Amino acid sequence: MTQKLILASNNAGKLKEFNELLATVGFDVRAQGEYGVPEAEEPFFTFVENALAKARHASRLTGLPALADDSGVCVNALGGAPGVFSARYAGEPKSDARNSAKLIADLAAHDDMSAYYYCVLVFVRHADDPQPVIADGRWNGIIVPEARGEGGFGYDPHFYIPELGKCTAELAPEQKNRLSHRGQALRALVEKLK
Ligand SMILES: O=c1nc[nH]c2c1ncn2[C@H]1C[C@H](O)[C@@H](COP(=O)(O)OP(=O)(O)OP(=O)(O)O)O1
Ligand SMILES: [Mg+2]
Repeated sequence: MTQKLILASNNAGKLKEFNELLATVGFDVRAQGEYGVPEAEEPFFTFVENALAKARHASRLTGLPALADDSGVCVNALGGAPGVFSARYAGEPKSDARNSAKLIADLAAHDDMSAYYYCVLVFVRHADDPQPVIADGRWNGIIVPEARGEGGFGYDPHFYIPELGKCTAELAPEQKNRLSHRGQALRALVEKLK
């Protein structure tokens, strides 16, 4: 019987990417929503603390190993904002469109559009696991005011990769997964689990 693994996220964009990225890994991957797990609190000011809180929450409520992702876009001219607050940058309820609009407005008076996506993954074998497995990944880009592309989620229509001449919403899923902060972090995590 394959080991079940709970993805401790309710974000459909992330879940899709994890299903693609984990397709070849020997886990039976299930979203926490399938088990009725509600969103965890994310009260902390660091990605790693929020990811650990999400992983423990999902594992506690399901009794299964869990993998959580805390991620965001960090903009240099804004001192790293929205960063750990990316999901709720424009307030509640969470909205990718309003978050992107606020980011573009906040950058209007700035010249430096450089930014990076950052992702921390935390895997716990059980809710009180004293040795969570942690990995991270970073992906550099430029924030552009005009939205481009239909793929991805979140800030992807505004996150431009100069080397590719495309926004990340214009990439095929495999290409995004090969390059992204999340893909990098997941491959690093899988190495640590070997
Ligand atoms: O590849 C990405 N492409 C575009 N945007 C991205 C990406 N990766 C993170 N992001 C943005 C989306 C959200 O504004 C925030 C994550 O916030 P974060 O709290 O980790 O996730 P969430 O609340 O959407 O779902 P959950 O906590 O249930 O996993 O960063
Ligand atoms: Mg969240």
